[in-house]
Amino acid sequence: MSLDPEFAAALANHSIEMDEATALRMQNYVTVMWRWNEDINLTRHTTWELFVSRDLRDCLQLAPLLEAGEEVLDLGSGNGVPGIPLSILRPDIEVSLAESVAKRAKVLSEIVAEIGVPVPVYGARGEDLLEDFRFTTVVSRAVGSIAKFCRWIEPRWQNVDRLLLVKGPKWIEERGEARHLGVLANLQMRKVATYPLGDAEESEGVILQLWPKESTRFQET
Ligand SMILES: C[S@@+](CC[C@H](N)C(=O)[O-])C[C@H]1O[C@@H](n2cnc3c(N)ncnc32)[C@H](O)[C@@H]1O
Repeated sequence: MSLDPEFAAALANHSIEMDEATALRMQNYVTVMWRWNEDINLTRHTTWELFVSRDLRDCLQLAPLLEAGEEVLDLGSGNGVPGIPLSILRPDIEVSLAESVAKRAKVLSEIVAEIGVPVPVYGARGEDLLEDFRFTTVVSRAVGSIAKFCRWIEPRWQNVDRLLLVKGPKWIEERGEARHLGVLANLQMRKVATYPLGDAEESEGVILQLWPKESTRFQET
C-alpha cells in the first residue's frame, strides 16, 4: 500500500508531519472505516481533508497529553475517533473503545481486527463499564455535555484518574450549565489544550481535563 496522494496533500495542507509507517496505518484505518460507512452510518467526514482537519486534528491534540503505559477508554467511540487514531499514534498506551449501539460496536470490532490494532471493543455504555474496569484516562469527543459526563462518572471516580473531553467553543456554556447544576463541586477542571478550529468564526477547540478535587495527581500538569 502506498500513501494516497489526497491524504498526503491534506497532511501537508495542515502542516502535519507523520512518519510514513504511521500515516499508512492511519490510512488503512480510515479506508476500512469508510468502507463500513457505506453500510452503517459511522461518519460524515468522508474526504481526507475532513478527516485530517477535524478528526486527526483532535487526536493529535490528545496524543501528547497521555503518558506511556496509560489505560485509556474512548467513551462513545462511534467510528473509532479518537480511540483508534490514538492507538496508532501512541502504540505505548492501551486503548479500549466503548460504544453503546450494538451494531456500531460490532463494526468497530471488525475494523480493529482487520487493521490489526490491539484495541478491545465493548458494546456497552461507557459509564456501566466503569463499574468493573479501571482506566487511567477516559477520553471522549462529541458524546455528551460536561454536566452529563460529571453525572455519568460521579459514582465511578474510584475507577478513573481523569477525564479528557474534546470540546468546541460551546464548552463555556456547558461549564455554566455544569456549575449551575452543582456537578463540578467535587471536581477540578482545567483546559489542557487550546487550538484553532480553522473555521470562519476563528473559534477554538479545547481539551478539558476533569479530576476529583481530593486527588493531587494532576496538580502540576
Ligand atoms: C456523535 S457520535 C461521536 C463519535 C466519535 N466519538 C466522534 O467524535 O466522531 C456519539 C457516539 O457515542 C455513542 N454513545 C452515546 N452515549 C454513550 C455512552 N454512554 N456509552 C457509550 N457510547 C455512547 C453513540 O452511540 C454514538 O455512536
